[in-house]
Amino acid sequence: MNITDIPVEGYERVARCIDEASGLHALIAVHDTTLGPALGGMRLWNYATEEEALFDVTRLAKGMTYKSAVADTGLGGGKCVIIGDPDKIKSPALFEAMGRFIDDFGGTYITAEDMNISAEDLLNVKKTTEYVAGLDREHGGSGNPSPYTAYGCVVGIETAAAYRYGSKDLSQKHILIQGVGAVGGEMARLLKERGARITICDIKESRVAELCQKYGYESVPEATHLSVKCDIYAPCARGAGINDETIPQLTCDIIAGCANNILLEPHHGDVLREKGILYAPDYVVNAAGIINVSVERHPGGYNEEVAMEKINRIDDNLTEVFQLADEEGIATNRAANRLAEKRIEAAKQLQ
Ligand SMILES: NC(=O)c1ccc[n+]([C@@H]2O[C@H](COP(=O)([O-])OP(=O)(O)OC[C@H]3O[C@@H](n4cnc5c(N)ncnc54)[C@H](O)[C@@H]3O)[C@@H](O)[C@H]2O)c1
Repeated sequence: MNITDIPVEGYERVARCIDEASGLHALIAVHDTTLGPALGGMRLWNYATEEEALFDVTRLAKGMTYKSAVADTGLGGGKCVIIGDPDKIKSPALFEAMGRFIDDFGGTYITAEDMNISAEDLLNVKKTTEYVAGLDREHGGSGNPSPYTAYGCVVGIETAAAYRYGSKDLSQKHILIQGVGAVGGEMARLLKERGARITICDIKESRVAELCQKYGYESVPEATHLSVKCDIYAPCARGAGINDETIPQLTCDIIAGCANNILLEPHHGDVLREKGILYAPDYVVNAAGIINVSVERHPGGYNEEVAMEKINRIDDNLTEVFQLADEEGIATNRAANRLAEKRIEAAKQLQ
């Protein structure tokens, strides 16, 4: 196994691992550990080049620093990527080698699940390093994060409603949800419970039909979903949905959903602000998954009550972001970044 450091400005450590015996070619990026060890998922992707993988792992690691800082998880930001075809390269030996690579970081990086990585894969990683989080409950972990993410997003939607309308009451609100998978589907259920009128869309028509029949939602084809007049729009499918093409079509007062990287580019936050649409920054609203995992590190291990109490604080964090945006006259996505930077800077001063 050959581990070599790659100097990247602004990052504490970035390294490459090549292990010929298992076929592992991976990168780990630790962006910042001021607030705690860097926790971020392991992604397996068929990157065309190592350069592309390096771009992704550094971008994602930095994103985790900001997300954890605003969510107050006591963690820093990091990420790792394995380069290869998800259908071909997986083996216990590959994940054991990955565990040894993670161990080389001596606990400054803790891994978890991300794209194309299962809880079973992580069990193989766990054979060679203790720095693994997010395992199943039966293996002492915090388990599936999706229901927690969904609940945290609902907390965020209520916070945004309170800020925009003066009340958290969603019973007179029409909420349009794009993507009703693990998180969006559970959000729809929780929002309906709160009395909201729900319209859903998804590229999986069978999923839409099943949920509409079970819960009485309205539905709209994905291609025309933005034509639906709504109060709150919740993008819960993929990123980059808010862009030059879609912004002129928006009829909502609020955008708040679980999808990562909802804005195609940061300046789209400025455009939303100019249009008077309140954008609840994605990484503030969808942080319950990382908050839930972070509780594994508490004395005595994972405790759901502690996790729920911390997830409910998404309300305070988001309110702080909205207030900062208004005070400084900036977009909410920029205010979220500023809040994260302020918290990291304050911790650095204390150290
Ligand atoms: N699962 C979590 O805990 C978590 C945490 C943070 C962020 N997120 C983000 O939230 C989003 C959803 O995650 P998930 O776990 O529910 O994924 P999922 O795969 O279970 O659900 C996504 C759903 O979106 C649908 N979809 C895909 N493209 C679409 C499109 N263009 N229009 C409408 N529907 C479309 C899919 O058919 C699927 O039903 C992702 O962006 C993910 O990165 C998830």
